[in-house]
Amino acid sequence: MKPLVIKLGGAVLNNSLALDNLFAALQQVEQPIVLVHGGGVVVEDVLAKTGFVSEKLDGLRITPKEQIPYVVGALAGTSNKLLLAQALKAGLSAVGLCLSDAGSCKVSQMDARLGHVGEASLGNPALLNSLIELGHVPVMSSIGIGEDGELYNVNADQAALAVCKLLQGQLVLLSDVAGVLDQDKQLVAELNSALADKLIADGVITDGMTVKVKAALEAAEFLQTPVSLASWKDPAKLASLLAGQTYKGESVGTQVTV
Ligand SMILES: Nc1ncnc2c1ncn2[C@@H]1O[C@H](COP(=O)(O)OP(=O)(O)O)[C@@H](O)[C@H]1O
Ligand SMILES: CC(=O)N[C@@H](CCC(=O)OP(=O)(O)O)C(=O)O
Repeated sequence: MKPLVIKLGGAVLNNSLALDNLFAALQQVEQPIVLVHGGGVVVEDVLAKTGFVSEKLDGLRITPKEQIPYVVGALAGTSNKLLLAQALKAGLSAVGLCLSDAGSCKVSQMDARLGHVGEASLGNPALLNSLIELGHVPVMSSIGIGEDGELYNVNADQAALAVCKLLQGQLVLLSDVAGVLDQDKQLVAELNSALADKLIADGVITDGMTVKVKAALEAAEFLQTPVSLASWKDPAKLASLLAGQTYKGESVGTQVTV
């Protein structure tokens, strides 16, 4: 059975009720599950409290080397262990990892202008497959380690794309928003690359959503299966989505196809 790779992002990490609902829904999923998470809100908080000013370029956080200890602490530490705690509490046999454990993903510097931002590519799926086989649920932060031995901050949507390709899985990207919204703030039920290009060119899709949509399009093309972009906020819709069902006759979130 194809693993279901679920990417969790946005303020969900600060919302224990939403996490309770999410893990209750996950208990009903019959496929093996791999969680890949962000924690941008936790990073923002830590950097602000430490007195750093943090900026993004095209939706990616510029990560100077001196900020890496705080970013790693926020993502591979606090966010990862917070999710692990919720998963264990819900009865899942969860295992906390980063992208680089046992060489699962390869990570290298993306662009010198972004500092320690990494690009993830496919590595060795053996550890993840073994964990899945044994009934464990890998919970992976988007921190990676390069061949140079340096720590890198990978955008979590791009991290989930790499993990999903590695496992030939199915991808669901969960965020604060219901999906991709059009110029009238209405949900776009189906998004293909032509419509995505138009909405990006028109400035309707911006910032982190541009990164998310591009990751979803690449996954849909590679895996030859639609990718869902949806919210973690509505428990009933989330349960339907994760069960592969419609909600009141309508698909949940945005379905991204090639
Ligand atoms: N067309 C759009 N539809 C929905 N959200 C959009 C759109 N364009 C920009 N956004 C912004 O993108 C955000 C989601 O991206 P991001 O913050 O990176 O999510 P996450 O942290 O869950 O990965 C939304 O909260 C919204 O502010
Ligand atoms: C390079 C880059 O942008 N890294 C992201 C990683 C976390 C993330 O993607 O978190 P969300 O999914 O919650 O937004 C960051 O530092 O915010």
